[in-house]
Amino acid sequence: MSVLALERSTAINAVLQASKVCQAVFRNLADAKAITKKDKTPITVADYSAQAVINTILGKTFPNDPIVGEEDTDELRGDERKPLREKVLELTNSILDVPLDENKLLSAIDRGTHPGGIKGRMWTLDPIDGTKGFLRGEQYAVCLALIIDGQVELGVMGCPNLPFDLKNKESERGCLFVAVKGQGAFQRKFSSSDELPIHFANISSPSEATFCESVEAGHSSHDDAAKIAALLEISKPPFRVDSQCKYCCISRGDANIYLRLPTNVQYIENIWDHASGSLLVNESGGTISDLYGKALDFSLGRKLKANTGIVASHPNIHSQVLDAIQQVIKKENINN
Ligand SMILES: Nc1ncnc2c1ncn2[C@@H]1O[C@H](COP(=O)(O)O)[C@@H](O)[C@H]1OP(=O)(O)O
Ligand SMILES: [Mg+2]
Ligand SMILES: [Mg+2]
Ligand SMILES: [Mg+2]
Repeated sequence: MSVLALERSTAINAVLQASKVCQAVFRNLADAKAITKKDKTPITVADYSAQAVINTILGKTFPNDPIVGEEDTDELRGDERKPLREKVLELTNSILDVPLDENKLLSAIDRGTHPGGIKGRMWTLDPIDGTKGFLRGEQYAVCLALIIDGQVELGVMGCPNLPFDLKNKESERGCLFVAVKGQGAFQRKFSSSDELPIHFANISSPSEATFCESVEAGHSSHDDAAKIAALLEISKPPFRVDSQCKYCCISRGDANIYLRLPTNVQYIENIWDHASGSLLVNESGGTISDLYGKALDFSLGRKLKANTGIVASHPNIHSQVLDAIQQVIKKENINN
């Protein structure tokens, strides 16, 4: 049996089950009223339920593994939230073999409150990455990774709305991506367990590249990306797509560069937003770093405290992309 085989199959099953939760809500998006969390970002019944499903499945096979998950139950408790809680419970129990009661539901979600750190095994989970994309009816991803002693060893991403072949409009939607350190990166359809290896597209000059960025200009600076693209003589328009689907797209050759350029110095990236994607990039032949060329450090708690922004690209062009980023950042620092 290959290394982490049980973790791999359990994570794939968990992500597929959580993706079913998201797809059910997505089919009736008008009913999926979002509430706003303390950090002013939206959350829906699907985010809570997907976290409950994954944490329950992981808890059965790996009862001692802690989970660093995005969501907690702070805003799901109290009389005022009873109707939302009941919806989350109903949705969760429509997927799980053994139904949960309300207390078990809340404690399943709160298994995700681990603080992270450098020691031992831990999972990190984003039950819906790109909740804004989900609410717009566009792209989103269910993202799960296993971190051991600060290193990402396994990453699984479910993209329920992503076409298997982006160039073919009729292509089936629903792709799952999986990578284990040292074992390569793969894509499969939700509807079939056949896995196909994926690779970064070969590229020799940044000028040939298509770059990915957020749809939301508040998450990544479109202005800075345009300046960087101009310096690199990139002529193709940006490929804007929500969520960690960007990592999946570059890893299978749909685009060549992923830029995540801070819009606000106070924002520090979360580990669950980049753990699975960073391994997918590395295992499909890409390079990933922060804007200063520093490796992403997943060992410092729930956030990437030592890193600023993200850039992923083919190793042939990574240093040129970093140089262009430095030029734009330096200019801004001088002007501010
Ligand atoms: N101010 C922000 N800056 C950068 N990323 C953000 C910000 N607010 C939320 N996010 C996160 O951005 C990611 C999706 O954005 P994008 O589609 O731009 O890549 C998500 O991880 C989202 O969290 P969430 O998981 O809650 O959706
Ligand atoms: Mg969120
Ligand atoms: Mg996220
Ligand atoms: Mg999320």
